[in-house]
Amino acid sequence: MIVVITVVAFILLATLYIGYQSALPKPLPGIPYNAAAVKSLLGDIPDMLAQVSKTGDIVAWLRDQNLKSKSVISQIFIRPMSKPIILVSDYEEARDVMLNRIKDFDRTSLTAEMFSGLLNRQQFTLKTGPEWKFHRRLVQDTMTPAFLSEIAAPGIYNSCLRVVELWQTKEQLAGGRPFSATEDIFHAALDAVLAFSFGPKFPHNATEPQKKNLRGFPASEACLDEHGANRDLAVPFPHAHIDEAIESMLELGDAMEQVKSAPSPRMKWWYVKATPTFKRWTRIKDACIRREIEKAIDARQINRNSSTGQAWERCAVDRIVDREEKHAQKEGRSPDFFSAAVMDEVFGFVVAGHDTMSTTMCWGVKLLADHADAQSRLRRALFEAYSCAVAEKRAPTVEEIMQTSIPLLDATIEEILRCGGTVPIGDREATTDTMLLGHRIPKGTLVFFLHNSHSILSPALEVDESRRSSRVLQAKDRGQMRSWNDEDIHQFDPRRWLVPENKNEEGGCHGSGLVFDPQAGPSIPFGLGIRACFGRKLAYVEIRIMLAMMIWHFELLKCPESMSSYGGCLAVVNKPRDCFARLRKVSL
Ligand code: HEM
Repeated sequence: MIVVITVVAFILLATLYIGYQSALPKPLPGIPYNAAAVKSLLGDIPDMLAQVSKTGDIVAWLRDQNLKSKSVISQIFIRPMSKPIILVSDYEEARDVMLNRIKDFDRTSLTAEMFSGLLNRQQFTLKTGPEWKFHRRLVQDTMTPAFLSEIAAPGIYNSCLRVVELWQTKEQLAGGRPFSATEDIFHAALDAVLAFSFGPKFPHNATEPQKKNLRGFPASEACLDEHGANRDLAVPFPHAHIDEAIESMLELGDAMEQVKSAPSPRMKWWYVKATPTFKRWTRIKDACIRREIEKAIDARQINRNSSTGQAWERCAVDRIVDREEKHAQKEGRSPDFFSAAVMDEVFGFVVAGHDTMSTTMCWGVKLLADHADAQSRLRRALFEAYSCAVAEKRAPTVEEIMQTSIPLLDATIEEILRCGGTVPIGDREATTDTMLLGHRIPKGTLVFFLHNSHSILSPALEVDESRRSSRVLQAKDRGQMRSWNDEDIHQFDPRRWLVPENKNEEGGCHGSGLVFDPQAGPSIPFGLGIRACFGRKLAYVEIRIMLAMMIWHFELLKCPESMSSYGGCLAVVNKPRDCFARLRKVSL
């Protein structure tokens, strides 16, 4: 009997031991890692959580891993019993993989899992293939230059006018005190993307209720006290409720917060989706999108029956409906205007367009407030370029903003995108056993390219050149590798994007001596290659209009140190933890 018990206990212990050993993190040979991590089932999780609980900044922790190992490539273990995640902080390799190695690397299944409860069938979460191509074709007409300048830009401009009016009131009421700018910028970006998606007749917007809400706000509550002692205290402006149709879209987007740190995002979504609140917001959001699609179907029908021959599309949904009908005709099937593909692509515009844009603008407000020289130079360039508007003491029109070349405006946009780091990670998954920087990468391994790290925002880490891909080496031989000066790579300086006119003869503003060069140095704000950001052109239109209008109307003054940290918080995008504005009206 004792022998049997001993044997059973031994087998049990051995099984446990083997199970434990096989569950420990398994590093890929030759790629640096944290030695302590491979001795624990939790891998790097305790170390990551310890730092994130202190700084709240997971992106900084990721960046530190390559710095610690002094290597452009390292591996981390933050998903128990899974393959390691590879971190790469090198612009040239990231560029090569994203642009050229589309057969070896694709969008990750982790991204699909993270977004599965929100955008299950949207291009962002699909693997490259026939379904993804179908989605791209469905929305392809929404990013044409004509659509962007004639339809999208005026809607965005109107949203900017509203937030300018809101801030004019807040500037008066605040009397020189700072106030939180995050929500106003989020609302403005949301209104802009709603106008783009649903057109000028969409009945709701998020900024108008905030404007109305300030009517009863007593100036005495906000202004400086007798001795100016409250000069640095943020004014607690009230928040107004927004219509539940748009609130539903915000609330659903916020559900990502609950999922982002879950060990199994799919399981977490299963739970979140079962909650009555989530179900209610989904019902409201779906009903809203359906209504807008129905309006587009009606408008298309009316146009078909009329003989004016004029373009009838007023928004992205109109264009998607039109495209779906054309596809259906070509494929000999009935159109399905309410398919999961259409519904998710429309909602995807709102989610992708609103969070990324507002976060970028928040970084922009902070960076310009902290760099008064760069801000003044930009304002001077705007005044010079829109001299008629100055003479007539009015704001530039949307046409003036869209049609006037201002190299420094382009440069400032690019520098905000570089320094802000709205999307700090480029995700890819190896679709086959392959090599990266001379290391074997098995199929299914996740690779995170750190966009706001070495070679883009801090000096490049040394790399054994013989390990680089042949394409990168050829580019080096041809003198085509890009780099910033190590001395000032970490500084916010839009002028780094300006080059002498004769260096780049195409485009640019002749006569100024300097032109904007989008290839001046490394930066990957929108990703690259076939899976790069679909909304990139829209984003440039929107940032251009928002930035020009903001700098035209307001001086962004420096806020107190306690409100000026550059820590980020990563959910769908990397938002600044603090974004405050202290405004002074610009007089023309
Ligand atoms: C400043 C604003 C924006 C930034 C920084 C940004 C950044 C990005 C990045 C980094 C990616 C991943 C690219 C890659 O993996 O190579 C992406 C994908 C995407 N973005 Fe944006 N984005 C912005 C605005 C927008 C807007 C306004 C829209 C649409 C309304 C949009 C729609 C998308 C879509 C649909 C994808 C997925 C593309 C695919 O996987 O095929 N984005 N974006």
